[in-house]
Amino acid sequence: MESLRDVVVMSALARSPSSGTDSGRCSPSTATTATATTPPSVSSSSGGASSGVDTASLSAALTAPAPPLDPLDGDLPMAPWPPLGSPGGDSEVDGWNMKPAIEVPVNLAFQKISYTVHTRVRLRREPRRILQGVSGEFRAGQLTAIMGPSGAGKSTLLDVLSGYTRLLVNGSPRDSRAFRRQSVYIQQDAPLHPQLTVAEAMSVAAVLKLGCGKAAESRARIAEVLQSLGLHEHFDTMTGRLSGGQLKRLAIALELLSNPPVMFFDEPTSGLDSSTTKQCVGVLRRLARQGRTVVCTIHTPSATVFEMLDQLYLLVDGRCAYSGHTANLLPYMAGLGLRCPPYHNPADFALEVTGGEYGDYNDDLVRAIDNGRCDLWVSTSTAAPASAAHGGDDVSLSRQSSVSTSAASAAASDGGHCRQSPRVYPASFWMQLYVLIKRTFRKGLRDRMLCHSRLYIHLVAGLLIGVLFLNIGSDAAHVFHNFSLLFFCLMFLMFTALSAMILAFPLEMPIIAREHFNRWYSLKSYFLAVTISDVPLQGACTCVYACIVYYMTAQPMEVARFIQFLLINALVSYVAQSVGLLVGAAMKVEHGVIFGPLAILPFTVFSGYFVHQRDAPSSMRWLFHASYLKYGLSGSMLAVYGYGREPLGCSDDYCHFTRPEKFLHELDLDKGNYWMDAGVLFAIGSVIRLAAYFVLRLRLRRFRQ
Ligand SMILES: Nc1ncnc2c1ncn2[C@@H]1O[C@H](COP(=O)(O)OP(=O)(O)OP(=O)(O)O)[C@@H](O)[C@H]1O
Repeated sequence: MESLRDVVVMSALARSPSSGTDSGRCSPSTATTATATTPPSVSSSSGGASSGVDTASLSAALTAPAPPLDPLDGDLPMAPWPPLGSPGGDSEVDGWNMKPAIEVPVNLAFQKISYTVHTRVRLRREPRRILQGVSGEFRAGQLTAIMGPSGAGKSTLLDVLSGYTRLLVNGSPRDSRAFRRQSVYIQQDAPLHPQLTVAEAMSVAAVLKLGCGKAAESRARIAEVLQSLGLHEHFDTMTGRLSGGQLKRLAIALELLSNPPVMFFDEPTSGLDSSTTKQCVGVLRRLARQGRTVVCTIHTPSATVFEMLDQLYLLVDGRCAYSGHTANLLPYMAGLGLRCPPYHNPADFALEVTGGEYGDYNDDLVRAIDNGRCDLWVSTSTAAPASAAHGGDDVSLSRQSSVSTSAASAAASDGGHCRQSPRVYPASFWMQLYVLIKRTFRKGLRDRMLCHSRLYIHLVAGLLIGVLFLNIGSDAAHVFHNFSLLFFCLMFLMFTALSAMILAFPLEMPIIAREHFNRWYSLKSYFLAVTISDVPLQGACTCVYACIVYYMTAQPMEVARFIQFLLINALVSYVAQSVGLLVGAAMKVEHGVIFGPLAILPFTVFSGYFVHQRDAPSSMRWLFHASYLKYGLSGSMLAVYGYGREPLGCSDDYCHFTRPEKFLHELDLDKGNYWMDAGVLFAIGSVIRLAAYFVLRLRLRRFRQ
């Protein structure tokens, strides 16, 4: 544990937009001293983690004033879920005439946030402050853009505010559950499921995010949201075929279903052309006009796009260089003697100034805006009059009201359709499980590489092995060949099951991180769904392969023996799947494909195929008990040769092992117990799966740091 030096206060406060912030702390272009806040205690970074946010207090609360909409909206009646605008239209006019969708707006205020990461430099961990005591307030009904040079800390600030970055408050993890119920975070290039249609993706989101089943209301809401974002024509289009702009709109539509009052977007316009960028920012602006607090990071907006933004939060080297209305940026700069050339894009000018093209003004800028605490530059039209105090009292007052009002807000935002649950996840565990199994299964069936080719590989491999070992199973002259065949069957099924699973988590990690963070489902239900939904496919593959090989190689034609053979092979696949899940949960695909096969090699050596347990050095014998392949091989041999099988035929002049039990004795397997082997395999597989779940949980946490 390393103690952090900075003491900060962060508050996620919801308050009446008509309540202002402290206007007396700064004056235009005048440097002022930051108001000292007495911290309850100093926080520290979590052990092993490479980062930490220093916060002294944090609260999330809500009040229920009228939303701060534009004057044109003022007389319109409140509606629980009004349309965002005309289908596909991104014009401003649509937005300005809209009714407010958010009944309880949430302002987001934060004070003196610092964020420190610890990086390794020549074997030493060195702290690096990415955010340096920044403050500010993002208001409901407004679109706020966080801008700044590359590496200024924009994404980090967004991650911290949204709670995506895990942080510590007074040394304990921040409890952001209440806040997360009110907010969603849409990352840059939000990963979606390419194998689902837009309609399917939306229905899954509707059930998980709204907690209601196939209610007609949920379908109506899906249609409404898609219509408002201009995606209704793509109802049946596969997500993988949508354009970049459409994908971004779909990512918004998925989160918009639950009508969140606070929305965070990390670089929503990255990769879009200028026209699509304008449309995208238009959508964000309209979302804000409905009473939401919309915060996004943006790189270099054009002059037109810059004008569409309401508030600008300019970061430089992790400090705030400007916080206020976009229209006030140039007067603010001018106050410091920085005059924007005529016909110059103000956004470009701001970046040029912070980039040092006009000299080093960054310290002056940070001082003038009091590192974000000065609110004099907030616009007068929609912004609060700068009158009310913005201090410690507000924090405690909001804290007291948080519990009762957040429940009220959840009920209010539901719009009377689906009941929004005060639980962390709106859908029940079983509902989550059902929806996720269905989704994973559907995706799997449509994924030719992972599904179809897996089946074909088992079919072709079965036929090849069948031809190679044709009719040897009942011949005493080939008992050792048959032994090799049974071992190969286990190895083959083990590798195919392992490789399929190694891909399962790493590729989905960004999707899980987004959906889990935005409260779609718990990790338990996701993990269980992934585990369960692969069982039918792996089962079918094992069946296809085992049936072909068993028949073609003339193993004993007894139902009981065949079922036992099938079961033991399926159990080995189950264990291999578990190992694959563990490896997939623990590392990236490129590492997993190398490490996975290496990880199972020791099990092969100690399977009893290459060296019998009794022939191994006594100090190494215990390793055989840890090898699940040993139980697989023993079970497979017992299924084929054990339990009083009739003597075998002999195609040679002399066969030493016509009596199956003699052969089992030779291999030291005659005292084995099939059901014991099967039970141990099941237990090993289940324990590894449990370990995979905990590793995944840990990895997801790190993924968000
Ligand atoms: N976990 C981390 N470990 C080390 N350095 C980090 C970590 N996270 C962020 N940084 C560094 O902090 C700085 C700010 O990162 P951040 O991604 O917030 O910047 P940004 O303003 O969003 O940049 P860009 O516009 O290029 O995306 C960068 O220099 C980055 O390298």
